[in-house]
Amino acid sequence: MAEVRTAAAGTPGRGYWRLPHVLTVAGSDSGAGAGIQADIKACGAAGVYCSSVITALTAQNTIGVQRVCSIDENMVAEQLRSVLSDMQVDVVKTGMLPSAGVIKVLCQNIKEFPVRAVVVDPVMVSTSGDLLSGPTTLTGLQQELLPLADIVTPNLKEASALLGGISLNTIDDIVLLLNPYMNMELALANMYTWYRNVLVKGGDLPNSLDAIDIFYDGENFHELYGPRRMTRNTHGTGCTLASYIAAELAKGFSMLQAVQEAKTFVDSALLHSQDLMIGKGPQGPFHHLFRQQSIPSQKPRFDAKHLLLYAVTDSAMNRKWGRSISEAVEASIEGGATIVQLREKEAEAGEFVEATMECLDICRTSGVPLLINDRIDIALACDADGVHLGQTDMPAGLARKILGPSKIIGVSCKTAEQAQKAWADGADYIGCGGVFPTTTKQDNLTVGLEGLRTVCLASQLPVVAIGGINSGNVQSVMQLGLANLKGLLLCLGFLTRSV
Ligand SMILES: Cc1ncc(COP(=O)(O)OP(=O)(O)O)c(N)n1
Ligand SMILES: Cc1ncsc1CCOP(=O)(O)O
Ligand SMILES: [Mg+2]
Repeated sequence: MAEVRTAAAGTPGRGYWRLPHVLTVAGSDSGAGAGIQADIKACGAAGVYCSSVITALTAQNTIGVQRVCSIDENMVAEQLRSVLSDMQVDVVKTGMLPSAGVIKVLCQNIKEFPVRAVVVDPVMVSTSGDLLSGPTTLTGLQQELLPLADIVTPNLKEASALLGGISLNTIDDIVLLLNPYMNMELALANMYTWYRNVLVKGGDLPNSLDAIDIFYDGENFHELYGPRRMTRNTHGTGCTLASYIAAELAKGFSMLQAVQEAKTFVDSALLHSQDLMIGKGPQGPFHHLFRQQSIPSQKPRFDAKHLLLYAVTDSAMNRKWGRSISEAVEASIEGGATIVQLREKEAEAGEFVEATMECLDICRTSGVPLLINDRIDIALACDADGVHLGQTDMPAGLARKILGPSKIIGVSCKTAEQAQKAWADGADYIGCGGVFPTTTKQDNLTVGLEGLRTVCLASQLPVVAIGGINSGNVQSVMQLGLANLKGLLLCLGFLTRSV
């Protein structure tokens, strides 16, 4: 049903084919969770072509809407004509319509270029609570666009605004308001509003454990139940639901089937995106194209919890204690190390390889990652878990090319610029220090607690604090309260003598 093949004039043996086509008329969301961007992704996920007429630009992220800029109605009209006059649109879906003028030109175009269905998502307020259209648009919606709509998909606030401000708190409130037989007076007052199908999204219903939507098809009520997903990533669910309905209608499904498919799709997308982390704000986007996820597109994430107690080998210390590198590593893991770095400045390659192989055996048994200081060649040859690189070592971007996506790369940083570059180069963590003066590394510039704070704030990468850390000053490091400061580095000599 999703594709239509027709004979191609003049090309024997071949057929042109077309995809069902939804045109979305909506605002752009720079964060791409909602608006035009969500509509295109939702239609793509449904296997439907989606063209777009942009009615407004929003500067928007997971924190909220920072700015809205409406597109001039003549430009909207021009875009509508370009698409509708040429591209065989099956269904028009509308989202943010910022002015009465835009609604007018939209209605003119829908009348001039009829389509199979019109889906109206009456976007008035963003999920973050920001106003996306002015009061004059309400009249335009009610009197001009809704009479052309095959389905309207308001949330509770929008349904209430369309109904003159009546508050909707329970399913019974909604049923009563939608049913013309139960409330003749209101039905008459809202004759423009409840013209055909209405889907009231009950996501905001107070005291509801489920995500219940009420679908009224002009005759019957359908209560559509779905589990309430406990996730911050709900930005764009309204746009997505309406677009998916439009896509299913474009394929030829009935209105009830389209609504049910759309609800199932949104629920699955939320489930797959429960722990997705994009942005720092309270409302994140979800992953529309989760069904394509089997393609290995991501580098496995380094788990920052490994940085908690970071042990580094020190040859002078080993000589003093009369032990081998692997004995020191074994003792450090017994002492609680969660990651180990072999920092062997004096070892020849052969000796370094041998020590690495022995240490890898020990570390793998304990599930502790083993990194190599400076020497990408040794890490690669021995299949160690990664490397730690300084500012004068090979740049992290190049090391990533050599080591591939799955190896851990740490970079030493003393400044905000270095921290930002480490992130851009694809590093997994930052080592920042010396926080305090150290005797382990000669002529090492001390950055202090302030330097550590600067580096942490400049990057989203996890940071391990390094240099001169001991039981007397560890408290002052912890007290900084920096969210991405994930661990402390100690030289093996200290770790094996209980700190
Ligand atoms: C975790 C961690 N952080 C910083 C360093 C220092 O690395 P670098 O600046 O390359 O100095 P050397 O260790 O090579 O002398 C580190 N090794 N580990
Ligand atoms: C590699 C390195 N670079 C700066 S300090 C240090 C080693 C850890 O320092 P400390 O022995 O003072 O904990
Ligand atoms: Mg180095």
